Formats: sequence, C-alpha cells, structure tokens
Amino acid sequence: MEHPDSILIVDFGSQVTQLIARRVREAGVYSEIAPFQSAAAAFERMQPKGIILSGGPASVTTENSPRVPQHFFEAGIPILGICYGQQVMSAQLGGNVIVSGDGGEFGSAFVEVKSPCALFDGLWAEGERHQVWMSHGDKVDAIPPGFTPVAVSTGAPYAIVADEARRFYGVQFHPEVVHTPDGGKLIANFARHVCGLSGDWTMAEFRETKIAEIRAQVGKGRVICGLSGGVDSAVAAVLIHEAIGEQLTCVYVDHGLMRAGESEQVVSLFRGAYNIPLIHVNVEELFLSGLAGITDPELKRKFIGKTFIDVFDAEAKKLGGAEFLAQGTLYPDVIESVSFTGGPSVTIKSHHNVGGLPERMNMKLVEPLRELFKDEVRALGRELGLPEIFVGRHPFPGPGLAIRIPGEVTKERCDILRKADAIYLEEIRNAGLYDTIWQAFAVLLPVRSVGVMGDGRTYDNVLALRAVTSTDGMTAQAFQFPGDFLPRVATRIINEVKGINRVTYDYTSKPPGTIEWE
Ligand SMILES: Nc1ncnc2c1ncn2[C@@H]1O[C@H](COP(=O)(O)OP(=O)(O)OP(=O)(O)O)[C@@H](O)[C@H]1O
Ligand SMILES: O=c1[nH]c(=O)c2[nH+]cn([C@@H]3O[C@H](COP(=O)(O)O)[C@@H](O)[C@H]3O)c2[nH]1
Ligand SMILES: NC(=O)CC[C@H](N)C(=O)O
Ligand SMILES: [Mg+2]
Repeated sequence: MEHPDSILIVDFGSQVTQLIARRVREAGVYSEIAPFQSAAAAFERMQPKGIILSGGPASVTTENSPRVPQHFFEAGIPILGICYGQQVMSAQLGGNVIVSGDGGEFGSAFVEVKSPCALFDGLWAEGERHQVWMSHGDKVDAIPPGFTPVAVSTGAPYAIVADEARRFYGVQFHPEVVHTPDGGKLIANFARHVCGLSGDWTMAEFRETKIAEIRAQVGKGRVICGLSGGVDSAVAAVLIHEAIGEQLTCVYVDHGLMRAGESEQVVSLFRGAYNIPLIHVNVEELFLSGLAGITDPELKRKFIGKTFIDVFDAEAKKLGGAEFLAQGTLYPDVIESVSFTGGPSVTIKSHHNVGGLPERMNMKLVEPLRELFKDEVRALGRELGLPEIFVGRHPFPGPGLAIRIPGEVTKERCDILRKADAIYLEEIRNAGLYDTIWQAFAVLLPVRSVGVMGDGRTYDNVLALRAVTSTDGMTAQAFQFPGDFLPRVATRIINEVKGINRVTYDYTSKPPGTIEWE
C-alpha cells in the first residue's frame, strides 16, 4: 500500500540528502528519496503531497546538468528547493543562475528576514537575523516570474525566495544540517504547515512498512542474517524474523578480530533473548592468514568484506542454500562507501558491508535499515522491544580489531590490543561513563617508544585511546574525560599489558578525522 501522505525527495547527489529525509521523518511525515533520473516514476507511484529538491555537486550553468521533471511544477503541490534544488528550480522556471564571482559561501552565514513567508510562519519574523549553513559556488541572480526574495544573506541576495501562490520555495542554504539551528523546524514547517500533512507518521509505521517490504522481497526464500551482536544487526534480525519467521537463520562470524569475551557474550545473550536459530562459526585462522602481509586500510577492508561473504556463502550451502543475505547496514556505512543513488559522491572508506563487498554476489541483499541513522535504529530497536543491553551498545565495526591495528595484523597484536581495550572499557563502565560516550576503543599503533620500568629500559608499543560523542556517527567530537580518568587508565594498561609502554589520547573530531583510524 502506498502511503497516502508522503513527500518525495529528489536527490541531486548531495552528501546530506539523507538528512533531509531524516528531518522529514522527525516531523512525523513519511518520505522517500528518488534519484533525479527516476523521480518521475517515483512521483507516479507515490502521488506525493509535496516535493523537496536536494542539493548536489553539479552546476546548473553547465550543459546536461541534472533537471527536475518539468511536470512536477504543474502538479499543484508545494516544492522546496535546497541549494542546487533552488538553483535548478529557478533555471527551469525562467530565472537565471550564475557562477559566483567571489567563489561562493561555505560554512556559517546569517540570513535577514525581509518579508513574511509560509515557510517560516510562526518561526521567523521580519527584521530578524538567523544563522544558517551555506555550501555553494553558484547563485541565483534572477528569480523566476512570480517569486519574491523573502530573506537575504551577504553572499546570496536570494537566500530564501518564495512564490506563495504556487507554494514554491527556494533556499540557498542547507536547512537539513545541524549547523542551521532552526533548519529542522523549517523543514517541519514545510512538511506540515505548507504541505498540510498531519505529522502522525511513527517508528511503529516504519516497522510495518519494512515488514511488508521484506515479505514482498523475500517471498518464500531462505534468508541468512549476519549477526554481530551490534545494535544494527540485532534490530535487522528481529525485524526480519517478525516478517518471515522460520525462513531466517542468523550467522555470527568469529573472525578472531572481536574484543575479549565478546563471542561468548553475544551468542549467549542472543540465544537467551530470542528463539531465532543462530550459527556460531569460528574462522579466525581463515581471516588472520588472509590478512598476513596486508597493511593498506582499503585492502584490509576489501579482504574482510569478501571473506565475510565467502563464510556466509559456505554457511548458506550447509543449510541447503539461501537466496538472501541480510545485514544491518545503515546509511552512514553507505554514504562513506559509495553514493546512495550511484551519484557522484566521494568514497571515504569502504565499509566492509557495502564498499567492501565483492563485485559478484550469489545472494541478494536484504537491508531494511539502509536509510536510517544509528539513533533512529536505536528508536526502532526500542519499538521492537529489544533488551537495552543490545540497544545501548557502542558500535563496533565489522572488520573489528583489524582496522584498529594500523599496519600488519597479527594474532599477537590482536591479543595485546584485546587486553588493553578490555581494561579501558572496564574503567569506562566503572566510572559510569559508558552511556554518555557514543563509542570508545583503543588503537595499537605501529610505533615503538622508549620507556623505563623498574630501572630497566623498555622499547615497546604505543597505544592510542579514543572516545567520541556523536548522535549519528556522521560527525563526532572527542569525549572530555574527568581529570584523573585517563592517567589512571594509562597506568593500568602499562602495568597490566605486556607489550605497551606508552598511552596517548586522540582529540581529533570528525571531520576532519574519522572515528576509526583506518
Ligand atoms: N562478526 C560478524 N558476524 C556476522 N555479521 C557481521 C559481523 N560483523 C558485522 N556483521 C554484519 O555487518 C553489518 C554491519 O556491521 P556494523 O558493525 O556496522 O553493524 P552492527 O555490528 O550490527 O552494529 P554496530 O554498528 O552497533 O556495531 C552488521 O549489521 C552485520 O550484518
Ligand atoms: O560495520 C562496519 N564496517 C566497517 O567497515 C566500518 N568502518 C567504520 N565503521 C564504524 O562506522 C562509524 C563511523 O566510522 P568512521 O568515522 O571511522 O567512518 C564508527 O562507529 C565505526 O566504528 C564500520 N562499521
Ligand atoms: N550544495 C549544493 O547544492 C551546491 C550546488 C552547486 N553545486 C553550487 O556550488 O552552487
Ligand atoms: Mg558492529
């Protein structure tokens, strides 16, 4: 069943298109993203009550740059164009776009409200200045007939434009990012006030929609689900089980790159909580021998991604074949690996479950969480009644300790890191800090340093500790520990873990760093 009250988001390849969808979901409105190439078909199917045009890397001024299907402008429904979306709408409706002579605006800016507008009704008033976030090199220099400028910024005379009669709005800035403090409210105002939608869409409905989709995709087929003990795969498994029951078998892969005691804990926790068949495979030797000699982070990720699939294939065969592989893939895994829509976004790192997958796969993927962000998955997990011990767990990457050992991965180095990591996490739990930190872990550096212990010289490994706060893993800040915490942990690790004689703390935020070191 198509959703009666929906918004169609047309994707022009922005890195943050999914954030638009997220803001619309937060407003309690159902939305779908369609790449501009297939937007017309999505429109036909969805019969949306409003349209949002995303930003994108292209320039409207170049020949063959992406366009909106022209009939969208004759459908009589509200349209909000964001950045590229505003530019392309202006160009198609008789305005003009130029490359900014001054190179554009990037980062924080202020808009000044000139006249009232339904887009910010009840939110912003005339004469006020509001912070927004800009990222553009082009700008609209003539607005189409019917439009008026309702807010300006220093670099963009048409920071917000509106054609109230047709309910078309264009913003040069990005309301979907957190750096536009009122952005979420603007998008909610568009979805509810301008489009007239009720805002009663919930995670409970998301659950129902996904269950129907899973049933339609899988039919009577057999599914195996990679279960890691992390929240994403636990939520995916429980959701899929609700959809197809006994057609599902979970597979936990112990690749020898897990944390201390993790395998036993995950398997017993899951078996204790759910009556879903779970196979525990031990393939440490396969992974460690294959990783021998590999030092490049991308090569490690590709090897791990492919070997995971080999293991899933082998397990599927033992079960008499499976047509589908389910994974708890989330949106950040996707956007960092490749563009969601096949558009021109940049690869940051190949997450093992997306960019690290082999080119040819025997099984088709079932990934019901592919559009969500971590905190939304947690909300869905709570909706599904998952125990808090799964829902609240820090994320742990599929490639595990392999990407926390820059340089070559060996069993000996894994063992050293496992011990240090366990002490760090134990201290974090004892200090009552686990739930305020988004993710914490140790990294074993390929660096040795000189120390003095018991009057003797040591020449041993350096360990870096990392802890970050975040909401969705897309951006992160280093966690500020209380004064005596880090010295205490450093002392314990150096005293208790043979092979480490120096401990450092990583203060890098994301961006410019990433959370993991590789
Ligand atoms: N050891 C493993 N065994 C089986 N499947 C795995 C394993 N590690 C990762 N996966 C698969 O890869 C997917 C992506 O891993 P990822 O770490 O992003 O998610 P997660 O482990 O489910 O949750 P979290 O991000 O909280 O750790 C998982 O959802 C799961 O399907
Ligand atoms: O399952 C995964 N497979 C991967 O290949 C992978 N790489 C990074 N991560 C996790 O993703 C989040 C963002 O990490 P980065 O800032 O390092 O990209 C953090 O939570 C990382 O731990 C991965 N998870
Ligand atoms: N963020 C965007 O949508 C950018 C639009 C266009 N590429 C510009 O630079 O102006
Ligand atoms: Mg994980």
